[in-house]
Amino acid sequence: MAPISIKRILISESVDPCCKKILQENGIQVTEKQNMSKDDLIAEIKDYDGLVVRSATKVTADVINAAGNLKIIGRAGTGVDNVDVDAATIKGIIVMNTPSGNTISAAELTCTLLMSLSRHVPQAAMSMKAGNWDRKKFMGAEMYGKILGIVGLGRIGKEVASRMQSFGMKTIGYDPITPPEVTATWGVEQMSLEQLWPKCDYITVHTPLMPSTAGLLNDTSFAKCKKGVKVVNCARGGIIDEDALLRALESRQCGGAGLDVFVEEPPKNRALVNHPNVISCPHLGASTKEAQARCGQDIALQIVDMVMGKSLVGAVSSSLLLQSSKFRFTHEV
Ligand SMILES: NC(=O)c1ccc[n+]([C@@H]2O[C@H](COP(=O)([O-])OP(=O)(O)OC[C@H]3O[C@@H](n4cnc5c(N)ncnc54)[C@H](O)[C@@H]3O)[C@@H](O)[C@H]2O)c1
Ligand SMILES: O=C(O)[C@H](O)COP(=O)(O)O
Repeated sequence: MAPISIKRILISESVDPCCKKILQENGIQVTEKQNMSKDDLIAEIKDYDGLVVRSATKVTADVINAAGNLKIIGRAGTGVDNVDVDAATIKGIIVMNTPSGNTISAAELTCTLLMSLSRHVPQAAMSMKAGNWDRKKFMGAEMYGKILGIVGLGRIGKEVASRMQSFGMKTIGYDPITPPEVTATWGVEQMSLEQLWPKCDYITVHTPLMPSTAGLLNDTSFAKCKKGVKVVNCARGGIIDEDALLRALESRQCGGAGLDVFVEEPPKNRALVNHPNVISCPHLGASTKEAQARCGQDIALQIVDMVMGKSLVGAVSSSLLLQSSKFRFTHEV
């Protein structure tokens, strides 16, 4: 493709310093401004032809329409649900992400939450800090021999499967795109969601947030699950319906939830966060030194490639591609 001139980039979140360094070494002027309000961003964006974000910056149509010169939105991470890709596409702005940079970190946090749910580690640690020595209250259950349902068998789902198999879990799953013959080679038996819900001791979701995945676990699906099923959401808030989850926790249909992500971040739903069987993190899936270094480097190099006119592996060019994440990250523009 033809080279694209990028002179000034705004980094609106805490992105690894290597990103700024690489961009500057390639002649791009970089400004870092964090915690901007929507109005601040709208006022600021017109001065830039590139924007680098993580998940907290909401790149809405208002922001995109206010950006007279913007040519690229770089997401140093995986999910692009905080970017209005349709609005960007209409204006010819390229949206790109770095989907593999934080896969291992997100998978490791998912496994940490699964294991913490089985042994009540966060609750036991809080109890110890309060001066207690309560061995009965925190009776757990082995992961060994239990069934883990993985909804979304992409990069992270695959890594979660192999790690939890090493604890002796049986892994089953569902994905509308990844073929069952492929997941069979990872030791994951695929089935319909109707078949999957009643079988699982644990369920973890690893899909993007899209209209078809919002509320995937809801009152109806919880009712089909085993009583006491434990669930983890390290993907996006809203894939597990938060109100339905709270109802399921209160009725004990759900025995515990590990949540890294929320519909609103920070979450306003305090009843959910404060529930005794909920353990939660402030969206930490990608918050490791290694993941941040990879994502910061990848997004900077992808932008430099674009400036040099190289092909754009990693570009999201239309909402159609977003619907099918298999094609999202390998499309050449
Ligand atoms: N907590 C964090 O910090 C963190 C870190 C990285 C990624 N994420 C989230 O995790 C999500 C998954 O990341 P990934 O790298 O594995 O993405 P991926 O694209 O590799 O995998 C997603 C999978 O979901 C499948 N899918 C789509 N619709 C589905 C449906 N209705 N039911 C079941 N499966 C469906 C896709 O076919 C794909 O295989 C990202 O979209 C992102 O939102 C969160
Ligand atoms: O989609 C992602 O990459 C993760 O949710 C990480 O988001 P973050 O970069 O805001 O930590």
